[in-house]
Amino acid sequence: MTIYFYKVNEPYGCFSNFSPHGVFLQDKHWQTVEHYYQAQKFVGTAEATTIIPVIYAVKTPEEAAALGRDCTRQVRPDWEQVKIPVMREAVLQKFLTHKDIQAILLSTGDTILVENSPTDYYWGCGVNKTGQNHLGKILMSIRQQIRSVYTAENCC
Ligand SMILES: Nc1nc(O)c(N)c(N[C@@H]2O[C@H](COP(=O)(O)O)[C@@H](O)[C@H]2O)n1
Repeated sequence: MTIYFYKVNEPYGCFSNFSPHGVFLQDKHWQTVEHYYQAQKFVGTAEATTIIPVIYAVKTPEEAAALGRDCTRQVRPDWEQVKIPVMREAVLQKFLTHKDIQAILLSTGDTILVENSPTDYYWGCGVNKTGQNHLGKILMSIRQQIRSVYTAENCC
């Protein structure tokens, strides 16, 4: 079985990085995982001190994503190497912080999770479902990680 998620206001919308679940990372409370993820693209760059506070403060994850995807700005040179660990850390923090959605994630058992983005073939599956689905893979790995902690705590 597979669970497809994408829009925040549809079933399993809490799995989207655009869902309104804040995360505390790097001494700051970020409104959404998307705000944090987009801001990390510019850490250490010449524009960091101007663009990161703007991304941090915008009201919606859509605005944060638009700023982070603006190709007139250069992202950090190691972005391709670090973007998966950056995303994983933020998504893990989200599901450790918000127990209600942690329960939803655990309730999916071993079901395959897929970000059903029609345009994103990296984080999602893309319109023809052939994408790499890295967000779904991260969610499944975090689900396993949280489950292992509970199993260890209840053991013996
Ligand atoms: N809701 C939503 N709208 C989109 O347009 C999307 N591409 C996604 N997917 C998320 O977008 C983020 C990736 O952004 P970059 O392309 O790396 O800038 C990531 O959070 C995907 O899960 N979601």
